[in-house]
Amino acid sequence: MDETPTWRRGSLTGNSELCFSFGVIADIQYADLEDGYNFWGSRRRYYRHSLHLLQSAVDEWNKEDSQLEFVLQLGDIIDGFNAQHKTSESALRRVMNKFKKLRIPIHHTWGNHELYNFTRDYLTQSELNSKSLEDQIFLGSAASGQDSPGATAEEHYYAYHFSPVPKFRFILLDAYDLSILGRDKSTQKYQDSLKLLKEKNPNENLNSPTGLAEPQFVEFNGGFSQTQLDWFNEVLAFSDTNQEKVVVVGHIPVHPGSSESVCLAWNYKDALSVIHSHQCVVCFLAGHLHDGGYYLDSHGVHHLTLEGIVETPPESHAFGTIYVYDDKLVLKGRENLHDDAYSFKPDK
Ligand SMILES: Nc1ncnc2c1ncn2[C@@H]1O[C@H](COP(=O)(O)OP(=O)(O)O)[C@@H](O)[C@H]1O
Repeated sequence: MDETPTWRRGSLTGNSELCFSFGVIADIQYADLEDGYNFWGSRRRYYRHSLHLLQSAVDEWNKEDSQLEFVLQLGDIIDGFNAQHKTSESALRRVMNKFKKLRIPIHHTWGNHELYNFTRDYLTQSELNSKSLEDQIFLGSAASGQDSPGATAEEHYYAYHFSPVPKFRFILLDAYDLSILGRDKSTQKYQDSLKLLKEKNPNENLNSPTGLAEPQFVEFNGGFSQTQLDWFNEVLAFSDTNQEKVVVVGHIPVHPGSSESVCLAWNYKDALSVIHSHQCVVCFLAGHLHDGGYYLDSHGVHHLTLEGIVETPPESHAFGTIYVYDDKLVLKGRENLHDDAYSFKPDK
């Protein structure tokens, strides 16, 4: 584990200039169902009420003094139970109708629950594919965000980057690029993912981490292909050259300090080593772990895992607005998501 740097978190106020702001929300997991519980029965899940929490988040974002540039939806937008009840499409429509009241771009990340409900082909054609908001800059050969020429849509990964203002870039990663969820069994990626998962997890139930040396190797997590990591590396090299600050976004956390070990991406170490081989990354934003988490690593990267809406009681809330300054990110959280400030390491 990294040592925590001494300069840590910044102040909520300061003299630096506000560049822009954006909204963040994670794990809405809407379903038109009575409340339930997580796997351990320890946390209540408010499936129906999550739509009301989204509605109030949208209302509050619309009331903000400074106009938001966009919202990041960090994945698990509807719950997997919708698939069993054959309500996946209607649930998605309800959630998207709430988002439409924002009239600003929404960037969607895909989590395990997207893949319980829909195939990757379906997602690629759906409103949950926000890749059309991608920046059209030329990065070089491996940087098209696609796998090898001729690969089917089923084999592609869903990742892109955009720059809302000069000198800041956001990169959305596909944390289920390697996964047995949502991929057709006939694809090479499914076969490779199943092989890797079974090598690391000998349990009959592949969702069970019992006895694992690397507990993240469960079916409800996923990982990054080498092709995606190469693309990621190339975008970060571009950002280094252009002296940009980069926020990386993915459904699954990639640092053990910001997550329980059972909720990390399979090959989180590979993603971290790409991040740490560049200067530009200031923050990694994730969802997935509904309790949330935070860690500042020794390279000055703030790993922020957001609390999940589905486990947020009706009288509370857990969305946020992040204000981006020259020298820090300031989170204005609501209720369960607390205000905080994340300074950029001086040499970033
Ligand atoms: N420790 C565990 N052992 C076995 N299965 C588990 C365990 N934890 C979760 N699961 C199963 O994995 C799936 C995903 O878990 P869940 O907690 O619902 O994830 P999420 O937080 O993404 O909703 C569920 O089907 C759940 O029953």
